[in-house]
Amino acid sequence: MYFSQAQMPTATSLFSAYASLSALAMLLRSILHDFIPNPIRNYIFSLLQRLFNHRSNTLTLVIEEVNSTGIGRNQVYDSAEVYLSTKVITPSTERLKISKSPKDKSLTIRLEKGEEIDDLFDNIPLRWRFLCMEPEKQRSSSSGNDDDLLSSPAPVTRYFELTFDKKFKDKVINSYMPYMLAKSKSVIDKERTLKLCTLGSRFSCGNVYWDTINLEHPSTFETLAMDTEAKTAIMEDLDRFVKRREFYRRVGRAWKRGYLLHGPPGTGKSSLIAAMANYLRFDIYDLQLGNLIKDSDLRRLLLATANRSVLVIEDIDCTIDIQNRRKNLNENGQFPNKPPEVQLTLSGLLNFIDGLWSSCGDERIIVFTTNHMEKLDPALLRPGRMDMHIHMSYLTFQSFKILVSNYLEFEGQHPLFDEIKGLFEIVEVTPAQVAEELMRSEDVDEALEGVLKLLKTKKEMIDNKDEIVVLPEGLDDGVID
Ligand SMILES: Nc1ncnc2c1ncn2[C@@H]1O[C@H](COP(=O)(O)OP(=O)(O)OP(=O)(O)O)[C@@H](O)[C@H]1O
Ligand SMILES: [Mg+2]
Repeated sequence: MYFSQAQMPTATSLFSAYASLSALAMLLRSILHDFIPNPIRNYIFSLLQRLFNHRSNTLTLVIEEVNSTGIGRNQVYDSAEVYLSTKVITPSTERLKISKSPKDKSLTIRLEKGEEIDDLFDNIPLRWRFLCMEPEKQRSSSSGNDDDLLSSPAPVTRYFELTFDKKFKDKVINSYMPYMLAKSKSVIDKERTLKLCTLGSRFSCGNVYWDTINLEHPSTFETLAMDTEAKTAIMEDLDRFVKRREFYRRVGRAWKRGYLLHGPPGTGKSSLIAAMANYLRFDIYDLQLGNLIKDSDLRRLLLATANRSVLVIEDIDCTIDIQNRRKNLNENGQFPNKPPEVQLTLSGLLNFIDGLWSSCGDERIIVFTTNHMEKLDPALLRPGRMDMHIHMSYLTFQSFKILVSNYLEFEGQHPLFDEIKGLFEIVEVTPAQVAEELMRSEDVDEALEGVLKLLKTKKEMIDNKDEIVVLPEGLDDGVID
């Protein structure tokens, strides 16, 4: 937004000018001292003084690694480190530190001691400098007492200096700093490996806990074959949600959003969840209700979920017989077909999700999926329960072209498209079925032939079904369904 490589030399040259000026001033001073008579020398000194005063128009912010209490890290320092790593390749940079831990996805690049970086924000030139104060220097700069040397060595003090013209103080503190913090947060979010948390169990001691692995699902909104308008609507809804911290606070609502995804198997419900998590950079908690017995377990697990996460409950209609449970209660108020210790209820789940749990955290997304909307407990469909109902439908020709582009890297027109388009209007086929066909060959013609064959077979099945005569009751029908 504010930075461009083309503008960088302006900041650099400004600071270089300061540096050359002060070096020149020093040189002139020593020449004057040796060769020029006193009155003239004084006059020239005062001129130089004014030049120096000009340099003192700069203000330097010192950003230490530890915060001012001496305990805990300074968030501004950590953010600056990340922020500057996005800017390191400038003509003046000579040394960089580079590292990577096994868990990191990419290389970490940091400034080396003494290195400087120039930045430009809204036409304000800024200079960053990374410095380390070694223990010996700290000691010699303190009392100089020998006793100090015997005490435990002081840790290295690392800090950044941010220098700019004093007149921009307010703008740098109120605009540049928040900008830098936000920018580094987005870099951290992008680099962070997402987590998929599933239920693990230690049944021997009766505990259920979250098991965590890296989420490496490649699904994104780009790869998702679905109606473009629906896709845009979901992305906009997510964008609005993450931006509305203040809104949720103002209206006194928990900062959460619920989505109900419904549609036949293989239409991309799970893929959409992964795409949402990848888009927002949120972790996923996959709550398999079938593995839970008690509401108390559920509460414990939900309280152990982190902010900025997606809580997923797949196949809410059948993961556990929690809906219509009241109907199944016997006269003693117990579940006749369930072990007596099973105490999980849909209302327990919904009340907890809507109430206390969601108000304990920030930026929570809850997603329920089902293949059978009609089987859902009305409590789930009640207005206000789930904020958005998303129907994942059979493939349309428009969405098919997204799959073709993803799987075959083919964007143009194809002679088979007309026939395929016609068939999409008649038959119902899931993205998963078509994706499987497209994976069979890298050759565009061959893969599309496969899809055409699949669609024709589906059409034949419909045609044959239409021809089936349902015989009157009592007669052996032999009808194929
Ligand atoms: N809309 C889609 N866009 C792109 N790929 C899709 C889509 N739908 C399904 N697929 C492909 O089919 C596979 C299965 O899809 P997915 O698991 O997302 O379906 P689902 O709706 O969750 O099915 P189920 O109801 O059985 O859980 C995915 O791995 C993906 O490769
Ligand atoms: Mg699924």
